[in-house]
Amino acid sequence: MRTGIRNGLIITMIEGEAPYKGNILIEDDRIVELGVSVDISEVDQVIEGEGFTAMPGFINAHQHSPMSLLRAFSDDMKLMDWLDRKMLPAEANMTPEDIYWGSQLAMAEMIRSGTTCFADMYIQMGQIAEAVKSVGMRASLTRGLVFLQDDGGRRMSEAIDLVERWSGAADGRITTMIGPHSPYTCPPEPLKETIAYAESRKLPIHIHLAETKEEVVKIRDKYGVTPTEYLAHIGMFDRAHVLLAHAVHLTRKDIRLLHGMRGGIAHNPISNLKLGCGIAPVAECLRQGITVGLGTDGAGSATTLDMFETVRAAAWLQKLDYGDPTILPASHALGMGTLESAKLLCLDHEVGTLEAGKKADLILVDMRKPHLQPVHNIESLLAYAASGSDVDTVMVNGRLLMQGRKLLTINEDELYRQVRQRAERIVKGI
Ligand SMILES: N[C@@H](CCSC[C@H]1O[C@@H](n2cnc3c(=O)[nH]cnc32)[C@H](O)[C@@H]1O)C(=O)O
Ligand SMILES: [Zn+2]
Repeated sequence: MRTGIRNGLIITMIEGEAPYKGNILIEDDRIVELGVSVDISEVDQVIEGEGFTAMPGFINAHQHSPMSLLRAFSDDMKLMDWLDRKMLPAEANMTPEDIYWGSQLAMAEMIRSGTTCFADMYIQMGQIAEAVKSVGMRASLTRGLVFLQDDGGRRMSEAIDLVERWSGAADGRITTMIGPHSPYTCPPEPLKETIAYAESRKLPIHIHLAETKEEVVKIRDKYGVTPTEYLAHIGMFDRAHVLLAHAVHLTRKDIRLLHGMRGGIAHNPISNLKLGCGIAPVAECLRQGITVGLGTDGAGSATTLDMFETVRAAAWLQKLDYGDPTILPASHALGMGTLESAKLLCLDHEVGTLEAGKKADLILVDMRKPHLQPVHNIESLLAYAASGSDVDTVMVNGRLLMQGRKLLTINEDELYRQVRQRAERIVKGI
């Protein structure tokens, strides 16, 4: 199957490459060629790009997709309270089918706002994998591991099961990671086991880190170190590629410890803002050469999953924090939501830029909108003016998932019917 995108404004997100008007030739799941005079006369389908901007799809580097069922269920609470009193009891009521439909709800929202790939940490991951398989997105899936009580190894064996069954599945769209949940839910012994397993299977680790001040105090009281030192002393950064979600509360020394790590930080500015967690030292981490990508966190905390909002919030927060508008320019903030996130998921050789040979994961943004005209600077418009609802077309692995804002792989009527009845049951009595 050959697809041509004709005469779009192309922003490849390759460092140093200026936007230009041109064609994109896609064959099966890959971009074959793109440029000003690429021949697309012999393709099976032509997508008109005039009036649209083609860019790599966003990569949401930290998600708990089924938490979309808990959107707006319990807001304006402190994180630990919110988790213990609301989220965990609600999650205990979720059936495998709830997880399937909840993650499909998240995927509908992600596709509608231009996200093509996400990193997900949750439970019942086989259900999420099935949903990813049928919807057509790309995802890196992780069974979140909380080791607060002895469960006879159940959680770890579920994590291993996910890796064995689903790594490389769905035409290679599904990859997996190992997910010790956080320093405050993972004591040293089980944490070491997860690292050893990740190392033996060459799997990346996905973990929450230093999200709140309470966490910093908890870890200091228990182990006499910072959360980052706790992970570093256990050897995590020497032995695995690590995706650190949040990393809000880092000392200078913590940042030095992260210098040179494989992986990096998934910054979740909207979730941090809404939960009042603090402002992550993104600019300082970037100065130290640490990779920083972007995520939303689950809709239970972030409320929405729109990566355009996330890009904007990331840029604004650093500018405000440093009192300096030159910090984190538009192009870099956009790069964090695409290529930098791809690096965190170990997928940068396949996605994150529009490049010949890479997977065809791309979006078309409709520029025929008052807030997106005139086009003095496309990166500024995308970072500071566009929103998810401006996305017209979404392609993953060469397959169209949305065109003309119609979802092609999700039945939305059925989805909302399922979501309504399931959400009501899950939160009853909590
Ligand atoms: N509770 C499960 C582990 C699930 S992993 C993913 C967990 O992360 C939780 N979570 C969601 N958002 C956040 C956050 O911002 N910080 C910490 N945990 C979160 C979410 O509620 C979910 O329980 C078990 O015991 O096996
Ligand atoms: Zn999270």
